[in-house]
Amino acid sequence: MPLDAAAGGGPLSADDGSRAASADSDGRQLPADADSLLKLAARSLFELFANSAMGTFVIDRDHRIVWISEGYKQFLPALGHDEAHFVGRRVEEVVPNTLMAQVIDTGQPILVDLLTNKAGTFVVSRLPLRDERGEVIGAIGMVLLDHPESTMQPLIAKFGRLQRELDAAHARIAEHQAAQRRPRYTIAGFIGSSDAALAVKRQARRVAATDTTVLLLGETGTGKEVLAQAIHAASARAALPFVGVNIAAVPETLLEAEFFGVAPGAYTGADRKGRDGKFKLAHGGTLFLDEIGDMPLALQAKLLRVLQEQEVEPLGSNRVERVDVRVIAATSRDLSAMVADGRFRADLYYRLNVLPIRLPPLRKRLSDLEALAEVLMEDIARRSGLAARSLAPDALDWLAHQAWPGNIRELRNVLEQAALMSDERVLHARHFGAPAATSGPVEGMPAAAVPARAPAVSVFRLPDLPQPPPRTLAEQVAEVERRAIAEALAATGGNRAAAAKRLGMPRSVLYERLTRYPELLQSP
Ligand SMILES: Nc1ncnc2c1ncn2[C@@H]1O[C@H](COP(=O)(O)OP(=O)(O)OP(=O)(O)O)[C@@H](O)[C@H]1O
Repeated sequence: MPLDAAAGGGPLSADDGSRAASADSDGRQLPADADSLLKLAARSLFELFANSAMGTFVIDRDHRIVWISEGYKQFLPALGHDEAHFVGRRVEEVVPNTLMAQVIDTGQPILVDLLTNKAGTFVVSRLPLRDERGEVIGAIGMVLLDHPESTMQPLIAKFGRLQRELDAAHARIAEHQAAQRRPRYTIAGFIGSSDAALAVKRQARRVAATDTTVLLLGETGTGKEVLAQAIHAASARAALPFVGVNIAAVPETLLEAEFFGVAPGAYTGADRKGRDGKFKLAHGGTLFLDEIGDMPLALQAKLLRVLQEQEVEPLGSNRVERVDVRVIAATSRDLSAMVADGRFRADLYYRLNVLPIRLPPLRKRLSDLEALAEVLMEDIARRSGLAARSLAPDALDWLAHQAWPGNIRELRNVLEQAALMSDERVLHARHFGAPAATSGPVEGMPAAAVPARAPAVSVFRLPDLPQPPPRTLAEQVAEVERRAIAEALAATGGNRAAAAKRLGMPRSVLYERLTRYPELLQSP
């Protein structure tokens, strides 16, 4: 029995006889036989533990079990071993879920812990054993209580309740994430019966029946994401995830990890456990790559490889993972012009452009405006809790004469703002800021009329509060900049990527400027 090991280390150890003659902190002389007393104390403590614990065992520094107490033998049948096949084995091979190896490796005791394995649940204690130089030479494990569910009922009940709460929270998060990956739109739900809208729906039905990459082209706010979801919902992949990434909204340095994931241990901090990329999350389903024209060239090459091989390699890993994903890409940019001046890879463009669908701007399908406004008003009422509103003919006529650079997103913003600012059930042109007299009824509205004016109502207009006159040059420049950004945001219906493009500035610079002018992001 390795009692010497237990007595040899830690605070109970006595290293040499010199202690016998030393004084304690109060100056009292210790008895001459202090050393042997300490050794005896260590031995007694060990025996006390060994006898009063339900079972005790000792392992050496290689994790091998070198001794078990009489009491410990009662657990061997439940662990599925007899003594001859237990002693001498590495502890992790014969005691499931034990942390004894951790005690050896860290040198830190685990004073009280709950251990559950096939033999039951136990309250256990684990202590390192050290030699006279302080080196860990083994560890002692003690079973203090078995069946703690009867002896420690309140604690176990609380532990069980917390565990159940945690499981329920995990289930809710998983359900929420799954719900986010279910498409919200169908092709029938894509509003519009104009020739242009019907042509889009016909093409969408046709591509939904295939498994090929689709490219959606159209100005900002024309419904590219709506259509991507609808195509997914009509495809054979409908029951599997729909995952979207807005490339313009992810900082360039994070895009690769966002797409391909991060292997466990590749980074320290939040990502040390690893993270699945969007390709993996979309496995079996559809990945929607919005603003594909904003993808950096280096990543375009990697994306092309994934599309060709259907394999991804997470960052920091040297293993590839197979993925089965249908890609729908979208852009408001002129990709062929980008290819021509070297900003977009030609090979990726041809790969994406197999089945292009061009979404018409709102001004090219004005006959859909009434139906769109009706659906959007219903949705606004449902989400805001406000009463449902309808539009008077003069309001529709006024809306039909606006420029709509931000398309349906901008239409939605304008309707929402008018609904918020008025209590009336029927909204008239004046609720949108139109002058008192407006043009005639909406019937006969020219389908392809190109309106000249931008709507007067916009969520992104400059705040009405009077501004003090700018004084220094810097203040005047800031004022001009603020106004230009506000106008770009209004014109793009709040789409920051499109606004940055319009202003000819990188997205990151626009984001930084918006931190200087936060009022531009607030509804008036
Ligand atoms: N046909 C439609 N029916 C109903 N709502 C629509 C339709 N098209 C667009 N919308 C609404 O307009 C808004 C913008 O649509 P969406 O995000 O799909 O546009 P987008 O073309 O992807 O824009 P961006 O290029 O700026 O990302 C959304 O609120 C969406 O619900």
